[in-house]
Amino acid sequence: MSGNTWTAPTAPGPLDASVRVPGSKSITNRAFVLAALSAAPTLVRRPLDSRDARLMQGALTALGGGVERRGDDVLVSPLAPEGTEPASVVLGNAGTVARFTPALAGLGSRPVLFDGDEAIRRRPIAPLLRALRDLGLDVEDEGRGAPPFTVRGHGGIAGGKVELDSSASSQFLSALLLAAPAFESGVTVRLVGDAPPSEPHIAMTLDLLRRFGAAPERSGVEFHVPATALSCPEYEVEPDLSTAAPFVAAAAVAGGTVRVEGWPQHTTQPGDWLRSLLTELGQRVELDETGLTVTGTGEVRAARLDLHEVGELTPVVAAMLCFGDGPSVISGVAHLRGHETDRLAALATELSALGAGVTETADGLAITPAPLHGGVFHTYEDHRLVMAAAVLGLRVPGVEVEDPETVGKTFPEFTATWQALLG
Ligand SMILES: O=C(O)C1=C[C@@H](OP(=O)(O)O)[C@@H](O)[C@H](O)C1
Ligand SMILES: C=C(OP(=O)(O)O)C(=O)O
Repeated sequence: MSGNTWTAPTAPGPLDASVRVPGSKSITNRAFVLAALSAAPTLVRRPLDSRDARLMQGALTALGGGVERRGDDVLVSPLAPEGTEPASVVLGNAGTVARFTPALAGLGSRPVLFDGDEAIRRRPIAPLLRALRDLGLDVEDEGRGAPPFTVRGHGGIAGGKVELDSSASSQFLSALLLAAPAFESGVTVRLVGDAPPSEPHIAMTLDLLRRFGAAPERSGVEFHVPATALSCPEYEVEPDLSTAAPFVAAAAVAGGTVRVEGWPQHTTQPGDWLRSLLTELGQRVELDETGLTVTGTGEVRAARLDLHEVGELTPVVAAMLCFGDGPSVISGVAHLRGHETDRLAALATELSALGAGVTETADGLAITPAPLHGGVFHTYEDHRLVMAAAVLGLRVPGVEVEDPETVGKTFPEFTATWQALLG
């Protein structure tokens, strides 16, 4: 590490390593929210400890919940929103915090200000705020339908039927469904507009709701969650399979074997799709009770991939395809322009700057591999760009990764774990 850059290490040869990645961001922050809405405390076991997870803990504390670290676990006590004095929730650049917590403020009786990094002020949220208003919440913004905004709680949310356009982010729908057990009449959401991205994350929301005792139902574009007293004394968080992406990609790019410990047998995480992707790209993949083993050839097949359902994997997949044996195309991810940064623009710029032929399309990237060279890789405060740059560095000396600490959004120990992978 030098100054504010990190020289991504090259692979010394074929890999032979085992890695343990931290807990899933998406599961951790859902479990925290549902625990806060439960009737009794929940011990969330092995949750993620990272910027986004801490922001969620801070939000729940500001809203009247209790959060207590106990070794590797976190005990979350239910929201007990008392008082009328103003509070504020810091969003950072966490989509899950920005989308999942405003509804919770409507359960209390105080004005709560929501604001965060510059980037979160540009990320889409207006359709969710509109739906929350339709459900009876009092939301005041600056006319842009974005943070900063204030939710003035009136001691409860009526709930009922609402229409929602969740095409810019699946998190809008997840937000309504997660909070709905605490609404007086639950919620019936009818999706309008284009289909939401990230379908596995919607399945994850329904799965966690069930684990906490709710009974969500889905019929096509209509979702129903009845009012329910939630409860789940203990909830164990799975390892984050999207965080595992650069590690399994490393086996493909550098050759050799990488094992990811504790890869679940069944999961709703989008990262589980990496098993079929890696097979399609020519790698050997084996899942057993102890984890996932990927044995790579060091040769990556080109592919045409629709990543609409697994958009958060795009940066690492794009980096891998820069080593493909021909041109590749990624489609279905126009919504990535509203992620941590405009990820399509960032990837096209940064991968091209290192010599690859990468252009933006209307809904993705066209990637033509070419000999790569070192240089500064800008990361735009996007954790997954740090991970993508690390994958490139395996075969390209001199990839200088700007602001590597930004990876702390989901994996503060990423660079150390990456160095250990390479021995
Ligand atoms: O619900 C979640 O935990 C997430 C949903 C997805 O968001 P989008 O649907 O906005 O892509 C995903 O990209 C994000 O990393 C996490
Ligand atoms: C899109 C992402 O994050 P967020 O939860 O902030 O939306 C991501 O982690 O790739």
